[in-house]
Amino acid sequence: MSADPVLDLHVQAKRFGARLVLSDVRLQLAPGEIVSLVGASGCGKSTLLRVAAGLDADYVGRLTLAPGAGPRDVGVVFQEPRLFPWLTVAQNVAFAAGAPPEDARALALLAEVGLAGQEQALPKQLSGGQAQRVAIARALFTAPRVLLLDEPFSAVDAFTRMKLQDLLADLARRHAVTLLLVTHDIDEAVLLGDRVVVLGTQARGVVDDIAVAVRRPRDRRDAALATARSRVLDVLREAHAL
Ligand SMILES: Nc1ncnc2c1ncn2[C@@H]1O[C@H](COP(=O)(O)OP(=O)(O)OP(=O)(O)O)[C@@H](O)[C@H]1O
Repeated sequence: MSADPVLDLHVQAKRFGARLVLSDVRLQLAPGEIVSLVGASGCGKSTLLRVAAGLDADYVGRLTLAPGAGPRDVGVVFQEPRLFPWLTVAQNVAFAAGAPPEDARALALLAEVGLAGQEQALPKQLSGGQAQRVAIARALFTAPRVLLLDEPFSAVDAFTRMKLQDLLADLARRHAVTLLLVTHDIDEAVLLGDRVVVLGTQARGVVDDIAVAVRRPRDRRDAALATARSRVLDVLREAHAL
């Protein structure tokens, strides 16, 4: 890695009770890169993301952020938007950071995620895709250096998903934020990732780290993406004997 990583995680061991879930996993995120994390269900992707987010400190290993970075430099987006139902959209974006909902940055972020005019709406008035846009705006509000996303688009329909993927790639570039994206969707992993890290089952650690050297903005129909996709599928097949 040429530049110092913004996030450097080494999990020597992560257990739930007697069960070893992660063993000797090293994950380094370079400034501005997008890393997709894939692997069979239950192999420990969400666990690894929670550890990287500082949400689970019960492990043996080390989490290092770039010099000067603190917890506010790491944002998290989960599969479900986790909005406060009694707060407006703008309040949801600004609240956790202790800012007023009329904060110019909150309004600008909402416009950026395509929700201008919805600032005063309540979460129940939003579609699933719109709610996830709010969650992304909220995560970006503190201007984090790293954004960790755990299956952020798995609950929305295919068309919305594509729009959200494009939005995320765009936001990552404009905000120069580093992304770690946990996903089950190999097309998504390859479309968005500069690298696709494949996590093995039974605490076997990272079984492959595949570079996706395709220029951005990317076109879903690009043959080079299809080649990268085949490569990831081969690795998954071999790793999990699919
Ligand atoms: N809080 C917990 N207590 C006990 N076991 C847990 C806990 N959280 C996760 N596990 C177990 O740890 C293993 C890894 O779970 P994790 O959710 O990290 O996998 P995953 O790869 O994200 O799975 P999926 O792709 O299905 O979301 C699983 O066997 C799971 O049952």
